[in-house]
Order: sequence, then C-alpha cells, then structure tokens
Amino acid sequence: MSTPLVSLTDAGISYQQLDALKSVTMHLNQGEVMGLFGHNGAGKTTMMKLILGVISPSRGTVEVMGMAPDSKEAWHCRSKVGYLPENVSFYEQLTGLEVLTYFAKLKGFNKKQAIDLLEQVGITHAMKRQVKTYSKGMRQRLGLAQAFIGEPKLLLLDEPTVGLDPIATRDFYKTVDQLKSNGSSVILCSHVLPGVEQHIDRAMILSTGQLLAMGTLADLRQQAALPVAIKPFGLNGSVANDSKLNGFLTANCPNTLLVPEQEKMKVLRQLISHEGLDDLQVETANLEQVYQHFLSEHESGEKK
Ligand SMILES: Nc1ncnc2c1ncn2[C@@H]1O[C@H](COP(=O)(O)OP(=O)(O)OP(=O)(O)O)[C@@H](O)[C@H]1O
Repeated sequence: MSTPLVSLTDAGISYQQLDALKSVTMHLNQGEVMGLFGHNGAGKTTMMKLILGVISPSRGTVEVMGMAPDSKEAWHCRSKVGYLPENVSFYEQLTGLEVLTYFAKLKGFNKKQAIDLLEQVGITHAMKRQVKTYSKGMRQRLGLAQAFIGEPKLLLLDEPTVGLDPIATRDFYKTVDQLKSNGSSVILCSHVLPGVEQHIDRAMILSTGQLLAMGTLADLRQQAALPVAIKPFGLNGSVANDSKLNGFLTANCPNTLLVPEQEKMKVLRQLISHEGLDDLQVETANLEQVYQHFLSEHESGEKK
C-alpha cells in the first residue's frame, strides 16, 4: 500500500486547560476525499491548521507528504497544498484578477492560470472589479479559485460551500470530483451535510476535540446500527396483521417499517409475498442521521 499523504498519530493540541484536539489518529491516502464534521468548536479548523503546519501539536505527530508540516524542510511542499480558510479575506482595493494573479505567482504559477481559474469558478465577468465590490458568494468563489491554484496534491477546504448558490455548489463538487480523479487528496469540512456524501470517500466526526467515528458511510452506518426505513405502498394495513412484519412498525411512523440492516432482505421478501403491494421505498440512514447518532451517543455518554 502507498504511504499516506497525511498522517496524524495520537496528535493533539491544548490551549491552557482546553484540549482543542485530543488524541487523533488518521491517515489520508492519495486521491481520497475525507469529510470532516463536527459542531462549532469541535476542532475541525484546529486539525486543518495542524496539517498546514501553522500550529504545532502539543503531543503526537503530524506528517504531510512524509514530513512534519511545521518543519523548515516542509517549505517546498507548501506549493502543493491548497487551503480555503473558513473566513476568506482579500486585499479589498485589488481586482479579483490582481488578487488571484498575486497568489498564483506566490505559488510559482502565472496570470494565465489565474484567468482560467476565475473562469472555472464563474467570476470572469467581475475579474476587473475591486474585491470590495464583490458579494459574499463571489468572494467565496475567489477563495476557491485561490485554493485550486496549481492543482494541489492536498486541498484543505473549510466550509467551501458557504455563500455559494446551488449552481456554484454543484460546480464546486464537480471540481472536487475532478481533482480526486487526478489524484489530489481533499479534506473537506462542512456544516452543510446534505449533498456532501456522494463526494466523500470517508467521514470523520469530531466533538469537543475528540474523534467520535471515522470510516466510509457504510462503515459508519454499520457501527451506528441505524435501521433501514422501508415504506410499502398499497397494502392497506395488512402489515399490521402480519406477525412477521408488525414488530418492525413503530408508533411514530405507522406506515414505515424500521428494520435492522441484516434483516432487510428477509423483510423485503415477506413484503413482496403480499398481494396488492404497489411499490416500496427503501431508505438507509444518510450522513446527517449518522452524524446525529454519534453526537447524541457522545452527549448522553458525557451526561452519565
Ligand atoms: N488560539 C487559540 N487559543 C485558545 N483556544 C483556541 C485557539 N484556537 C482554537 N481554540 C479553541 O479550540 C476549540 C476548537 O476550535 P476550532 O476553531 O478548531 O473549532 P471548529 O470545529 O473549527 O469550529 P467552527 O465550526 O465553529 O469553525 C474551540 O473551543 C476554540 O475556542
């Protein structure tokens, strides 16, 4: 197996009494997209800053492209890393093109690439206007263009879709998919969970600096043991009279069976054997439900 692009081994950081990040171990492979999720103050930005080498771990180790990112030797790797901070801010007096050309040149790229990226994020029409005249979404697009300079090997994106309209959000995810297929690795942190799951390979869930869960959505669903919701149509109450099925009905959702994953096929076969079945809707837990599960499990554990 190839060496991971990013490795955190028992990495943590404390500020006085506060453990902003406890003891996190994670490896990010080349071409992998990791979603990083957690409530406000969970430690997401802190983890990104550790990977960037902007701050150093109080304990454990962080390696990026085989080096400690806060070391002197890591300087030449920095041009291979793209970062979108949570709150983008630019030189307000410069035009969008001037800002992006400046950042492109810092990374060793030229104005042509800046122009292409502005087109890619859909702000060519405004590139000769001062940034101070940009809307929030336009600033965010400029921030993304800045992060995409040089097709980085590693992209760290803190709340990338904040302020983007639906078309820009769709285009953003297209770019992420494309960068991934070209071998880039991405860590994407977001509070907006719907729409993210089809673009990430794995998810990490953090709470108060602690890693609660990490894995593919299928792994997390399995760990969480969340039921599959099966909604049959056309049976007119016969499920309630079927002793093999009625145990899966709940008072909260009278027309939906909540079935453990391992019993799903058995229940589906039983439903299909019923005459009159018109249709079936089968829903597995989505990222939002998985996220809620781990957080409430953690919160109830803390209260005990
Ligand atoms: N320089 C610092 N000094 C003291 N505490 C800090 C510092 N930086 C971060 N923290 C604390 O560390 C914790 C994690 O902060 P962090 O910014 O990583 O959270 P986050 O998950 O990115 O939150 P949000 O979703 O609100 O952006 C918070 O409690 C924050 O107050």
